[in-house]
Amino acid sequence: MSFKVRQEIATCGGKLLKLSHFSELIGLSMDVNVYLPKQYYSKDYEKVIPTVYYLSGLTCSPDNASEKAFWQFQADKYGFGMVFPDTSPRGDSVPDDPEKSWDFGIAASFYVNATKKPYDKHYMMYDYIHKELPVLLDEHFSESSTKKLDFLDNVGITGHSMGGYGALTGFLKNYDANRYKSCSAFAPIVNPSSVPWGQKAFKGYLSDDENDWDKYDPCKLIKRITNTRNDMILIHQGTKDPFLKDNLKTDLLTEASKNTSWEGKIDIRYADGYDHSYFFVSTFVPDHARFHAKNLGLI
Ligand SMILES: N[C@@H](CCC(=O)N[C@@H](CSC=O)C(=O)NCC(=O)O)C(=O)O
Repeated sequence: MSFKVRQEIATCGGKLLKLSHFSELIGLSMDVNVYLPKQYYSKDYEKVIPTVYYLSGLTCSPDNASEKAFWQFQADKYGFGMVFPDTSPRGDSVPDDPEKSWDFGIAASFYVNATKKPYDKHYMMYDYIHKELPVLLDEHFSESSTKKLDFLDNVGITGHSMGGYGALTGFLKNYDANRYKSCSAFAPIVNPSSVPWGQKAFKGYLSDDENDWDKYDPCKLIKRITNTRNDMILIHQGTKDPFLKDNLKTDLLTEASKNTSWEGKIDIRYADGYDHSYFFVSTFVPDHARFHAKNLGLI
């Protein structure tokens, strides 16, 4: 399986590759951005380079975070690569929101495997993000490079808003398999089953039966997945985020973690005066980069 390089951009000390590839699971071509840090281009650097997956929020393409989060400086500082996947399938054949709103459909997949028609044809984003894409990247970079990038084992996951929710869900659902060594989130939707964005998404992609939603809900997942490795999860949340009260409801995760193995293990830092934008995300990227670098054995 080959990736088409649409653009190769020198930035910071490394390169941002804008790639496209065919996804068997999605049934369409998908875009993904990959940042190769400066260590990748250094002939003296012999360590395997771990990667951090960044899942973006509603309305985003792989470019939003690539351009506005400033991860690249941090990736160079610690020596990890970054993967910025897309937020949904795209194209004329992809069903969108019948209400034409930005919180469902194209660029709003909620990173689930849709089971409801017509979304079940292309919206297989959970398996795409956590299974197909990492394997394809691993194959591609093993074939095309002598440097070893690790897309499969020593990897972290993070994300913003819908993507923060996607990171928490992916980390927890794959916890027993030790798939991700590190997880953080920026202003995540923590309890989608109880908020308008999540309810609309789950009704649309999954079913009207709320029991079907639990497997994609971080507040439900932490109750049934045991934190066997004494892991911490890092979360930043702006206090002036306009979505906090109705859709993010960060406190519900602390509440849900009580009397579970995650109690005291979810480090939620409320950032006074910050909103939901990439001004907020980029401010706290250095803290998250350090957190991932530590968990990935880079410091
Ligand atoms: N277009 C909307 C605002 C949508 C928005 O704020 N999207 C966020 C993620 S929200 C949760 O998933 C985002 O990351 N936007 C992209 C960006 O570059 O800022 C509106 O008009 O209100």
